[in-house]
Amino acid sequence: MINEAASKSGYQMSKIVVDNLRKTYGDTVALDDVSFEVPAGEFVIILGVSGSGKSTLLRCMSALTEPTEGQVLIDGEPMTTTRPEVAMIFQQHNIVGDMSAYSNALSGGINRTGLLESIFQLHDDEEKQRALEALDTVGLLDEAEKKGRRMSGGQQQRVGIARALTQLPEVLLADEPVASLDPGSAQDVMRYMQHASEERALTTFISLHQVNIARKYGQRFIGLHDGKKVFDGYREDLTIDAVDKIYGEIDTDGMFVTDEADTPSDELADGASKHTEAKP
Ligand SMILES: Nc1ncnc2c1ncn2[C@@H]1O[C@H](COP(=O)(O)OP(=O)(O)OP(=O)(O)O)[C@@H](O)[C@H]1O
Repeated sequence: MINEAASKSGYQMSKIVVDNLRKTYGDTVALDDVSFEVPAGEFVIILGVSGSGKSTLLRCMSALTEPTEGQVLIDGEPMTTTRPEVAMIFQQHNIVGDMSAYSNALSGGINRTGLLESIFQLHDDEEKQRALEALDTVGLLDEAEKKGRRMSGGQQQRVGIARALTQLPEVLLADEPVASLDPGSAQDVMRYMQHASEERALTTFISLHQVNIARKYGQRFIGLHDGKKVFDGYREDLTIDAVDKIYGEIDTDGMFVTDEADTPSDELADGASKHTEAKP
């Protein structure tokens, strides 16, 4: 369904191949021979406890970290250097508090247009339009002039997403984007990530440790344990046994209950429904 919607959107889509990826730091094996293929447009959640290798995987996929062995192919091309079509979002979004949401979003164009143009604010109309559209995608067009520091944590993360979208990515990688947010804001952010992914035909990878939220929003799930891929499947495959395999000794009972994850915050309920009406 996502692929069908995506193909209508006119955006490019990217297929990902992770091929025997291994990353070591001294004696520590952060990634141990991880392989998978993801078709263009899929919304993938990477699950695992702290230290299981989630960040390392995403960093290798974005070429921020060089693998010890193996490779990542995006549309058949090895990811040996960072590329504008692959955008990364971090837990600490680092948006500039003294700049407006719009200026922060606009700064994402740096990865397409270059540093000097961005410093001297030589943004062309097309780029400005892209920043506004990106804010619209994350439901913040009405807040475009608001300073970053006056926004909530969830809104700031959505500005971070808008900034990534302004670089017109085909692949969106997000490393624990909701880890520091309260449950309501975390769901807002996930909902807008899902919306952005569908609207813009993005192949999306999000690392999370909250299984509840993952189950609610994810389409496909890759589970890591001690750097090894121990699960790769879709929502119906993500059983209690599968979750136990990913999380090992950790008590996952509470993490599997989905009720809590069904209650988005009021802000999302309002914002997202308005948004959906505007962009069917
Ligand atoms: N730059 C580094 N130098 C040395 N060891 C590292 C480095 N980056 C990661 N590691 C180690 O690699 C392993 C995997 O770390 P990674 O950050 O990828 O896990 P993670 O699942 O993302 O954890 P978290 O959820 O805490 O971010 C860990 O043992 C970690 O200590």
